[in-house]
Amino acid sequence: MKLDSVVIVATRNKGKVKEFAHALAPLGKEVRSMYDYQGLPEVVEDGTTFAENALKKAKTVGDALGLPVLADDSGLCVDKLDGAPGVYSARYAGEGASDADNNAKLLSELKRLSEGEDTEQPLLSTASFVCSLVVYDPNTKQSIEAFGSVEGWITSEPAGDGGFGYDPLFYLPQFEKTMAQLTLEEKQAISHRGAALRELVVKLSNNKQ
Ligand SMILES: O=c1nc[nH]c2c1ncn2[C@H]1C[C@H](O)[C@@H](COP(=O)(O)OP(=O)(O)OP(=O)(O)O)O1
Ligand SMILES: [Mg+2]
Repeated sequence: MKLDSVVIVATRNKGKVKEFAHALAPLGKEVRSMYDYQGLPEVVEDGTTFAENALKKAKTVGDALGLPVLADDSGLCVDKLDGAPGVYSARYAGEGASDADNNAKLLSELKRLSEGEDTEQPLLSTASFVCSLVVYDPNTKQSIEAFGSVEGWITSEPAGDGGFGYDPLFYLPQFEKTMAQLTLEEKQAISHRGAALRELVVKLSNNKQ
């Protein structure tokens, strides 16, 4: 399996689309998303793992279009919350929740846990962003998977307006910045999505089918 010069990503997340377009442009690839096609089925993200949900997105959209499709299922795992919100990251504050709603819920959950501690720490917990990618070809039924993650801290002091989702709350000590304060290039170099995409490109180039 090989990626076509037009890469269809089974997503409705414009932040992801921007990151994939930026990362794949140097490989001469143009990115399309679910916004570019009419009448696509909705994907029910009821898997228990990121990989399961990514495969479900790629299969649902790939089968509907009859073309190979890339999908991304990703999220934030917070250590003090035993890995939550995890696969529920997009709907942490409820179905249809906005990024702002989810960020507010995350801070309130973490602040509740540290209530009673005498010193107020801006860094509330260690955490990781994780990303599962799947390319699925409906013609051969073949799929290829890749995974990436990045470690950081949840900060009670949101900063930056780049990126999307939980980026303003995800603090990277090595940069002394949040993920939302990085440029697209910097984020791609260290992020879960960047790492997963690099692994996927290697797997695809080694794949002879
Ligand atoms: O780089 C990231 N920077 C910040 N936040 C992020 C990132 N990557 C995932 N996240 C958060 C956003 C959302 O709350 C959840 C993904 O959920 P996820 O279902 O994979 O994506 P989604 O529903 O936004 O779009 P779609 O399913 O159409 O691809 O994790
Ligand atoms: Mg989703």
